[in-house]
Amino acid sequence: MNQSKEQRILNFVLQNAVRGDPRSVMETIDKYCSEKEWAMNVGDVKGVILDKTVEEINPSIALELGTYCGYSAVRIARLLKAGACLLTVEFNPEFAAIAKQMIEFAGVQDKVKLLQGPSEVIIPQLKKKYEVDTLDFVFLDHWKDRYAPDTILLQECSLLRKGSVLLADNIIFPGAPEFIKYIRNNPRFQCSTYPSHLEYMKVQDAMEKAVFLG
Ligand SMILES: Cc1cc(-c2n[nH]c(CCNC(=O)c3cc(-c4ccc(F)cc4)cc(O)c3O)n2)ccn1
Ligand SMILES: [Mg+2]
Repeated sequence: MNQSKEQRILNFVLQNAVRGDPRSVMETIDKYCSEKEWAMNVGDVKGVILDKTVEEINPSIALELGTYCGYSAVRIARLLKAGACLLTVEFNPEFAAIAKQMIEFAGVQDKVKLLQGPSEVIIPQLKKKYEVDTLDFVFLDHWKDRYAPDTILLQECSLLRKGSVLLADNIIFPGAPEFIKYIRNNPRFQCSTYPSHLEYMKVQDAMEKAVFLG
């Protein structure tokens, strides 16, 4: 059975990156996906916006929706302080299996908890099953039509507190119009937009930051 693109990305990392070195894993994935096969990692350009946001917040507990191959989980986890934790949610079991190996190879597995399933099932479980109180940071990078309903669900589950920061990928391409309409007109969020480019392409994209005001 021939390999998936995601398996080829993982194999390229296992053969070319330095075990235990998150920066090396990120650079190797970016090299493969810009030179050989495009893939939907947040990438090295938008990745800098993600880095700056994580460094500014210095979260104790972070949630990522949309793990894919684990690129942004490695990117976020490498910046987390001792004792801090990233919960990352992947819908597709094959992608989750790849991401698990990627996270372990990078050596950040002690800071990352990978959960496989749809966001609308996992989010309501976070308090009781995963012992989450409130989230300091949420990276939305999953199905674009789930950004708005899941932002509402996070509030309904009391998972946001005054100052919780949401960062959403792909608000231009593929786009998340319902989310933008919801969040920019909502007095409970302070929004700002970071224009950028789609990973590995010259196509316009942007990230939206939304601070929950409580
Ligand atoms: C429901 C639920 C879902 C998930 C979930 N897990 N993994 C994902 C991945 C979602 N990501 C994307 O679809 C995505 C797509 C593009 C793209 C595609 C095609 C193009 F031509 C151009 C750009 C670019 C990106 O940057 C993206 O992030 N969702 C997890 C939990 N619950
Ligand atoms: Mg994305």
